Amino acid sequence: MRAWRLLAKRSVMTSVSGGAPWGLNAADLLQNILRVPHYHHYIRHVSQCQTIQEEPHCSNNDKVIPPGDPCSVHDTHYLEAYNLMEENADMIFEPENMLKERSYDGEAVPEDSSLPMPASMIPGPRAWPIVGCLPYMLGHKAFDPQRVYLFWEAVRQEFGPTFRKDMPGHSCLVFISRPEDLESLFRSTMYDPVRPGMTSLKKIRSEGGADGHTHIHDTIFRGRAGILAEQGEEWWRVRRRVQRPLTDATIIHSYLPQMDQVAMEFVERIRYLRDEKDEMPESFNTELHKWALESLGTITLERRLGCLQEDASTLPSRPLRLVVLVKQLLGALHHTENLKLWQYFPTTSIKRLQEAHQVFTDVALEAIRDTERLLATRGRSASSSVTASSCPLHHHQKGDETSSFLETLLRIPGLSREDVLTFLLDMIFTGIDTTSHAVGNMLYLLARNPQEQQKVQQEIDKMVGRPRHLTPDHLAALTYTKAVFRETLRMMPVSIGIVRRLNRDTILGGYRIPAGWEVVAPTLLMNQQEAVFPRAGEFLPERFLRGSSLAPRHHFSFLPFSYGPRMCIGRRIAYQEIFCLIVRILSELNVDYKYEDIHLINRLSYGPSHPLRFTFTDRMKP
Ligand code: HEM
Repeated sequence: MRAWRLLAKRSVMTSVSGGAPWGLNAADLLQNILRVPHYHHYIRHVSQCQTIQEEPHCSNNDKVIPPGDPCSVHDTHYLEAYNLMEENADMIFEPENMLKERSYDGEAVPEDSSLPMPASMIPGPRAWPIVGCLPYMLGHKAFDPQRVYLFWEAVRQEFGPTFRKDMPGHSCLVFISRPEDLESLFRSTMYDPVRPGMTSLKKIRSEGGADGHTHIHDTIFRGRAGILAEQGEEWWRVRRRVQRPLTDATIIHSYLPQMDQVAMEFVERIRYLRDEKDEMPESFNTELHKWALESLGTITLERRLGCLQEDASTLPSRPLRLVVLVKQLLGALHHTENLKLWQYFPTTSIKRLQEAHQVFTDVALEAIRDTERLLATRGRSASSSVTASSCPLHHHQKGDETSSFLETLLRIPGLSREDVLTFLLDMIFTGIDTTSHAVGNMLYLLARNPQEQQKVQQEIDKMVGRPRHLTPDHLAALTYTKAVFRETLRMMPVSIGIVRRLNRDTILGGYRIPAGWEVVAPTLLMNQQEAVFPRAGEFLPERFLRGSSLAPRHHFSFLPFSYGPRMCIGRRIAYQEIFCLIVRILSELNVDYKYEDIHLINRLSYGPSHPLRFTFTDRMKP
C-alpha cells in the first residue's frame, strides 16, 4: 500500500519534472487528478489492488457500478482517464520487486455479485481431441488464413463476446472482446504478465541453434531470450532496468533532431521516387521500412546508416540487408508461431527460423559493434580536446554526464553487455514493421479521407509551420493529428491482440477461467464494436477529441500499445518517429491513393494487403 502511494505520488512528480511529452502537461495532470473523479478513483483502485480488496471497479458521485457493467459513466471522462493512463503507465507499474511483491496464495479473483459459470460452459466452435476446432475453422466460409480476424468476428457473432477456440497445441484458449473483461485481464495479470508466444524464438535463443550456430548462443544469449520472449523473473530483470531510458522524455526528445532530419530526407526520397504521374513504386512499403530502420537507428545504433541514400541498382549495403533480414526473420517467426509442430520434431520452419535469426543477429551485431568502435573513438577524441558535439554520434546530457543511448544502457547496474545487445536486437526487429505499417496506414486513411487530410495539414500549418527543426512542443500541439493517429490504430491496428496466460483463476465474461489458460483480446474485435465505438465502421478522428459524443465508451476499449508493465516499451520512440514523418510529409505534400481498397493481413503483426502506391503531389506553400 505504502509502495503504491509512493508511486502515485512519484507519477505526479515525474510528470511535473517533464515526464509527460504528449498532450498533457504537469498542470493539466494535477488538475485532472483533482478534477476527474474517475481517474482519482483509478489511482486509488490500483493502490487498493495491492491489498486485494477488490471493490466495485468504477464509481461516480457515489454511484456504485458493479464490475462487468457497461460502465456508462466512463463516457464523459474517457479521454482524461485514457490520457492519464497513457502518460503515467510507466510510473504506476514500477515497483522494483514487482514479481515478488505479492503472494497469490488465497487471493480472490474479482468477485462478481452473481456466481460465475464454470469454464466448461464457455461457448465456442466444436472441438475434437488433438486437432481442436481446426476442422471447423478450415471449413468455415469466413476463414481466410490471411485475414483470420474475419473468422473470429463470425465466431463472435455466433457464440457471443466470450468464446473458446481450442487449437492444436492450445487446448485452453479463450477469446474476449468486452473492454471490461480486458480490464479484468490486465488487473489479474498485472503483477506477473505472461505473454505466451515467441516460444520458437525462446527455443532457438536459449537452446542454441542447429548447424553449428551455437557460438552466438554461447556468447550473446547464454540461455536468455530477451524481453520479447522471456517470462517471469527473467523478463522483469531486464524490463525494469531498460524501462526508464526507453520512457524518459528527456532521452527520447534528445533524438528528435536526428529523427526529424531522417523525416526530411524521406520527403526528398519521395520526390526522387515519384514517377511521371507522381506515383510511388510498388516497393514503397519497403521504402517505409528503410525509413523506419534509418529513424530507429538514430537511437539504437546512435548514427545514420544511409538507408535512404541507396539507389535500387547498387548492391545492398549492410543496413539494407538488415531491412531484408528483419522481414525474413519476422516471416519465419510467423510460421513457427502459427504451427508449432517443431515442438515434436525439427521442422523446416524452425530450421528456417534458425537460419534467419542467425544471419540477422550476425549483421545487426556487426552494426552495433561499429557503433561501439565509434563510441570508443569518441572517448579518445574527447580526451584529446575534440568536443562531444563535433562527434558523428549522437549524445545526450544528464547532469555532468554526456552519454549515448547505448552507453546509458551499458551503464545500468544489473545488465550485462549481452543483455544490452539482446535488447537492441529486439528493438531493431520489433521497431521496423510496427512504425512503418502505422505510417503507411495513416497515409492511406488520410488519402481516402481528403477532408481529414486537409484538417491535419491546416493544424500542421498553424501549430508547426515549416520550421528548420521540430521541437517536442510542436509535436505535442498537434491534437487533431494525434486523434487521426489513434483513429488509424483503431481502424487499422498494428498489433493483432493482447495475449496473457492466467496465473490465477479469473472471472471473464461471467465465467471463472482457471489459472494456466490463455486469453486473447483480438485488437480488431475490440476496436470495431458499435456499442463501444459509435459508428465504428467510419473514420472519425473526432471521437478522440475532448468532449466528443463519439468517444469510446470505456477506458480499456482502446489500448493500441497495451497497458501495464508489459505494454509496448517502444511507444515513445514510435510516436516521435511517426509524428516527425507525418508532419514533414503533409506540410509539403498531398497524398492520394487510386487503387483497390487495402485491408489488413495477419503475420506477426497486421500489415497492408496491397502495395502502397500513393500519389504525392506538392502542396502550395501556405
Ligand atoms: C505503432 C507502433 C507500435 C505499436 C502499435 C506497438 C504495440 C505493441 C504491443 C501491443 C505490444 C504488446 C504489449 C503486451 O503484450 O501487453 C508491444 C510490445 C513491445 N514493443 Fe511495441 N509497438 C509499436 C512500436 C514499437 C517500437 C518502435 C519498438 C522498439 C523501438 C517496440 C518494441 C516493443 C517491445 C520490445 C515489446 C515487448 C515488451 C515486453 O514484452 O516487455 N514497439 N508493442
